[in-house]
Amino acid sequence: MDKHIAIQAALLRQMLASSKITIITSTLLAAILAYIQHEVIASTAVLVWLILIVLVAILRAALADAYLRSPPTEQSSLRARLTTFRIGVLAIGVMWGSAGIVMFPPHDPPHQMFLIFMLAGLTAGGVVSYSADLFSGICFAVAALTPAVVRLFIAEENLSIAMGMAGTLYLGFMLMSIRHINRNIRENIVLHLEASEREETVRISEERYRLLLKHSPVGIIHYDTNLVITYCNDRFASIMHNSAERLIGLDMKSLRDQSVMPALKKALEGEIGYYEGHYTATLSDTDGWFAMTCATSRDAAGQIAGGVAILQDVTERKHAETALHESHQKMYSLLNSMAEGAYGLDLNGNCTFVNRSFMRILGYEHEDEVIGKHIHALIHHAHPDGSPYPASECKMHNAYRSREIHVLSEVFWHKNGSAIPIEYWSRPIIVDGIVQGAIATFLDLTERNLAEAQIRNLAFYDTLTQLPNRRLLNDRMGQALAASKRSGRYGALMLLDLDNFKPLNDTFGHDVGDLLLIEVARRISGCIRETDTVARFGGDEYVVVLSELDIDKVESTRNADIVAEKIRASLAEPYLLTVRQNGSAGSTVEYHCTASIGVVLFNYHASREEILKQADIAMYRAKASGRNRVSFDDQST
Ligand SMILES: Nc1nc2c(ncn2[C@@H]2O[C@H](COP(=O)(O)OP(=O)(O)OP(=O)(O)O)[C@@H](O)[C@H]2O)c(=O)[nH]1
Repeated sequence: MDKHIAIQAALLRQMLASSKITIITSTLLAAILAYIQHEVIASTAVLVWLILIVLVAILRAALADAYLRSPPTEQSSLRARLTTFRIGVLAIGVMWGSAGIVMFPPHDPPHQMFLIFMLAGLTAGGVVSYSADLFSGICFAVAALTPAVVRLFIAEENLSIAMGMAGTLYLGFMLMSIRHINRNIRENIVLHLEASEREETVRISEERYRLLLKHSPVGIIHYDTNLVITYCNDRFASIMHNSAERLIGLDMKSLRDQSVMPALKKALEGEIGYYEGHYTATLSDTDGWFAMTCATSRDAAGQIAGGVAILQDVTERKHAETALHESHQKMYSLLNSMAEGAYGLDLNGNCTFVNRSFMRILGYEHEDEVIGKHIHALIHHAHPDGSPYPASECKMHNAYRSREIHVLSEVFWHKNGSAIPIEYWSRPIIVDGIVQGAIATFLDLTERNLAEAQIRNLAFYDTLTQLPNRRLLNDRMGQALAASKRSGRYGALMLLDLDNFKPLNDTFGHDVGDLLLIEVARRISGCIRETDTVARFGGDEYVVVLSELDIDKVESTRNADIVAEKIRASLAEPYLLTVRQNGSAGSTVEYHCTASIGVVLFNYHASREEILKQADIAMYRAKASGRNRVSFDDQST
């Protein structure tokens, strides 16, 4: 309802509230007037007048009753009611006005005066009752008084004219009074409405705050300057496992746990107080972690009247934080105790964390050198051969787009620029179904590769001379036979056995013998092509395989002979060997040693066993012929 309508409604309500008394009084006055005037006025006229007055009074009373029972809420119905009311007022005014004519006894001043007195009194009462509505007030006063005043003027008697003039003045005064009273009533109503509005606003606001406090998820208390609780909401009571009734009035100076006291007092000094920590309640067995903020509460004069404390039970959060911290610590320990390097990357490929093995393997000292950096550009930017390795092609960099990556043979680049062979795995990090990045782990394969190489070496190479051993020789012979089959060229196999090697061992020991065996290997290797093979067959025996000699057997024999002679001559050169005894500085001894060489030519028709057997026979023939010789297999020549 807008303000204007509210004022109208209030005015109407006010007039109708007093209408019962007005109607009764007016009816009683009408009866008295009728009784007095019937002595000088025809009874029928008096009776008719009185009946009409009573009828109008009944109608008005019924209307007032209906209004008060169901006050209108809409503007249109309010206006209709006001109009009806005004008609009622006008009707009663007219009825009383008619008395000025019907009940007016000519030439009877006492009854005239009585009539005027009644009408004046009635008009004064009407002014009080109807001034709330200017229109009703004026209508009633004018309608009730005017006919009598006019009748007085036309009576043509001095007293009547004087009374007419007095009546006119009285009417004028009444009209001014109506206007004045109306203004006052309106102002009062406006003030009253405004006060009601303010009260309603305050009430709504208070209700809102009351609900907020009641249903607040945080505990709230108000305390006075003596640290006595004056208010607490339900949540506070529930946090403290207590009732508001028991808590209100509690003197907090007597609290068992005084840890919150500094924060509470701070608010009484006009500052904000904070407390976060463990707390044990006094009136219950509440025990937990709390966060509290205290603020100053002031009275209307701005003086400190107490404090307001807002309390949150953070026990669960604290436990969760502790659990999270412990879990982080465990994860941190686990990460850092892993032999594998590990790191995380975000969706942009930037590093989010690294573990200690990452730093150790790739030569970094501080995490800051890596975290936040584009990890692919930092450690994975090139292939083992040094050619660029774009991030767009990197499976690991794109791990968050796939499920899990496992790559066996790539390299990561050490801080010093060297390539580290690695085997790596990477998996996407998925939180609530959304990929957040990836986590990668990798193994440094340097040592494993080295160990594998050593195992390979042990399996196929002689540990003393680093020449291929019998197993690898077998393989090389197979290759030579295959090559011979392809090309039709002959190959040759030489079996060398050192002459008089044993005395060297016997005289100077095996270490010196080893030196000679190593030197023999070096000299033989120096006499052959890279494509040829020299192997240590065992003890002081060596085998040389020459492949792809010639398609002509004679020419091949000649070539093999040249090489064999070259080797024989080379091995016959004196050996200068360092002899150390009992950790001494060592002396150099010169030793002469030769080799007997058996040579066999072969093509793809021969088997490996046969070739070796024939070479052995040829070698023994060379020994038998006096050593330091080259002897060809009979069928070869
Ligand atoms: N220092 C050293 N000696 C070895 C090694 N393997 C075998 N020998 C020795 O090499 C010698 C080979 O024996 P022989 O071929 O009979 O001795 P040799 O004096 O050369 O005799 P001839 O061949 O008949 O001239 C033995 O004394 C073995 O102990 C080795 O790895 N290191």
